[in-house]
Amino acid sequence: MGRLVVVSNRIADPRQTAAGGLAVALAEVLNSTGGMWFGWSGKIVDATESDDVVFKRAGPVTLATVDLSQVDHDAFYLGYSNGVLWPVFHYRLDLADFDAGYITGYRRVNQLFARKLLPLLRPDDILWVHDYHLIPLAAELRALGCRQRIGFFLHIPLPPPLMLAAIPGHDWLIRALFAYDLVGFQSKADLDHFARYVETEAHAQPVDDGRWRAFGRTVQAGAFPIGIDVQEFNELARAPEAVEMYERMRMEYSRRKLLVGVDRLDYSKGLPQRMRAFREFLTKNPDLRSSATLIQIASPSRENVGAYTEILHELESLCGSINGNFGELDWMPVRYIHRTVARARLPGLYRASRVALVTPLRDGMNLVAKEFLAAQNEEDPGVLVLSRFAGAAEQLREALLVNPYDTEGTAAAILLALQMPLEERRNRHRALMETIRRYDVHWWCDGFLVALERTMAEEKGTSWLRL
Ligand SMILES: O=P(O)(O)OC[C@H]1O[C@H](O[C@H]2O[C@H](CO)[C@@H](O)[C@H](O)[C@H]2O)[C@H](O)[C@@H](O)[C@@H]1O
Ligand SMILES: O=c1ccn([C@@H]2O[C@H](COP(=O)(O)OP(=O)(O)O)[C@@H](O)[C@H]2O)c(=O)[nH]1
Repeated sequence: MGRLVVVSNRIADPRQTAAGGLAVALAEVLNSTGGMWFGWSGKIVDATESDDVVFKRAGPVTLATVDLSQVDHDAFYLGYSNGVLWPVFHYRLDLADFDAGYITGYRRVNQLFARKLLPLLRPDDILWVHDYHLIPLAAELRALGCRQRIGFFLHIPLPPPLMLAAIPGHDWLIRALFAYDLVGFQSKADLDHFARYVETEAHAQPVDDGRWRAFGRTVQAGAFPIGIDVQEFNELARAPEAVEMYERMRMEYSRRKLLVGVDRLDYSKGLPQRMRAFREFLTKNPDLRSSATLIQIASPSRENVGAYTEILHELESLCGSINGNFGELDWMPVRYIHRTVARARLPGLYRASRVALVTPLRDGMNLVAKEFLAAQNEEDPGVLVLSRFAGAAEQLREALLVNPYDTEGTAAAILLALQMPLEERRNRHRALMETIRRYDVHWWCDGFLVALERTMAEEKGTSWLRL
């Protein structure tokens, strides 16, 4: 196989830890395969400054980055990616801002990426493009003559056809997917939505298992649920930073059971709904009140997008009122931390917790759910309360699955989790560990790349689609 070239908006030094599941997973993949990682530098510069690619060596990986101008960043990242695609793909049509100017910036940045990346490519490179920021990238590369095989993986959910159809230009977006050789989704539900969309809206013909023909191109589509590197995470859990965190938490909460939530502060993560469910649990179970504390880490995210400021205020107000109404002089029910916690410390926090609350309203996968399981002591494991609307729920059937919109139901699951007998906790944890070990990040990466290689062999000589 040729060199692997990964392209994503957000990139990170693979030798360091990053917040956000995509950067964490790709760092793990590239650390084992080597290759090049191309993306945005994270810098916003004056439009007149040079837009040269900057290279940096990070172990076996070459990081190649470009800066963005303020105008491009605002329209591409804040505007179209996070003001249109993110809300709609997470089923939040009410939060979408369909400003017509955004799509121009989105397209401009995809064209810039294509222009800067093409000269860096070798003939036998394999390109793997990630996420909703870069849907049209393959089409832009093809327009410039790129013939390498290109795969695309969507880290967020794909909504049902009628919801997708609310996006002005939705047909353009889906057409752009046909410039890839392989398109991967997180779950069977997402894949099913793709199949229904292309059949009904694009009149695509199913060629055979998983292949679709439309716009003069055949594309392979499949579900490849992303996993974690369980071994790497175990090592992280044994390292001094995590051990120190674990011991501090055990000491501080020796008389109490800990519940933990770790999320980017995003409306898709269902944080206000989670707080309401916890408040309901406290109301319904006065005798258990001071025996449990919820630590909620809410890592700051996309603070320049309006909907994110609103969710911050709502969450702060809920945490304040829960503590005000239920707190005692020597006990506060919620510890809310609006900061990113270094990933190296998280295993210690997970291990010290009896329950993890992973209750998004919609989520592509949710790696925190898998990390929590991997960090547990298998002799005395904690319990995962998991939203049925997280991609992870398709795989993690032995978790306590909840509907996060159902406040009473989620509160009842919190009680069940806190009181679950040791035997049942062990049985559930054992089964869940089998799943996350089998379907780990290497299974995800190998499965996708093998499928990508196969499709290309059948597709030589096809005419390339233009947007
Ligand atoms: O880059 P940001 O705007 O700061 O956001 C961070 C990342 O959030 C999203 O992560 C998704 O990917 C995870 C791994 O596959 C998945 O578990 C999770 O459910 C998704 O929400 C986003 O898709 C990334 O592009 C962002 O970098
Ligand atoms: O304060 C934080 C919050 C999150 N994370 C990491 O960020 C990733 C979040 O990924 P997930 O798939 O759960 O959600 P996303 O943020 O990508 O939507 C996980 O690896 C977390 O360990 C972290 O290191 N520190």
